[in-house]
Amino acid sequence: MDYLLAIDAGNTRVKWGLFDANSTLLVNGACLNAEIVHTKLPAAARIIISNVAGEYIKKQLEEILPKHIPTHWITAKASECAVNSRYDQPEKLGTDRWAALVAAWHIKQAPCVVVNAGTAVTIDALANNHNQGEFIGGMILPGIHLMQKSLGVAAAQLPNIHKEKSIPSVIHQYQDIFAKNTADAMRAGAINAACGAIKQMHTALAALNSDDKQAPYIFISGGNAQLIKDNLLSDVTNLALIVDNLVLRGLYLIDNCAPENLTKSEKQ
Ligand SMILES: Nc1ncnc2c1ncn2[C@@H]1O[C@H](COP(=O)(O)OP(=O)(O)O)[C@@H](O)[C@H]1O
Ligand SMILES: CC(C)(COP(=O)(O)O)[C@@H](O)C(=O)NCCC(=O)O
Repeated sequence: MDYLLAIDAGNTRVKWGLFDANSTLLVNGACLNAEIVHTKLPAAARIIISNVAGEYIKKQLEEILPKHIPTHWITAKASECAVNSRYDQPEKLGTDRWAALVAAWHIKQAPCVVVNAGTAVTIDALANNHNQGEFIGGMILPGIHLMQKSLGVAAAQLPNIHKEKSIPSVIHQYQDIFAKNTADAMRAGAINAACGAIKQMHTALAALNSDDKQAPYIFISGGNAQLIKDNLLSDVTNLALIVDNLVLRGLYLIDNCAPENLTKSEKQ
């Protein structure tokens, strides 16, 4: 079977998905980065990987992946799959951001804000330039967990958030902006910093497209996608969509649209 294994190695978790030739995601999963060496990934004819978690995770993935299967470690490009990048150095863009942008463009082929809410929150703007997606730039914020954790480390009277495992207990919930205790105030600050930045980006992108009848969409993915969507204010909620596995879907498209672009070193 012509199955593709797509792997999205982030700074907290490794996510994977197995696609068939019709772009159907047959099975998917995730584990904390520390658990990857003990994880069995599904068999496939080809593998495509976005890794923003560094050399150590790369080595661990190389250890568990079969050596004889063609494996493509992607880099972000100036142009790929009908999306063009205006980043100063396109290859320096995180591969997860690039794959998410490619996937987001192919959902509506219209201007959109692309949010990846994980270890970091990235908020990227895609414009329409002659029916091609154009990545015009974006923002990197600490993620919802990291914002709270850094406060605990730097401020004597604020509590420390210790274990990554303790966080997911509340991942879908409206957080009152008028918080009335320290923990809630830290949470409200982190969530609203991310939501506020998304609204700022949305307003700025909409202003660039002020002639369009359709306001830009907001596509949200990543471990904290639901938390962010639950806390966006009502004026943008009807434009915001959670798209599960946006990075994996982008990897599928990158594998499909330009296999001839593979260089020898990328194939390994
Ligand atoms: N089951 C989970 N395990 C770990 N983190 C989770 C889980 N569910 C939600 N999260 C939240 O999602 C974040 C990780 O999201 P993810 O998109 O995997 O990030 P990354 O791509 O940076 O690895 C964590 O910082 C945490 O706040
Ligand atoms: C911004 C990121 C740290 C996000 O990583 P994540 O939260 O998905 O683990 C990653 O995309 C990255 O390392 N980017 C490289 C720098 C850049 O995009 O400009």
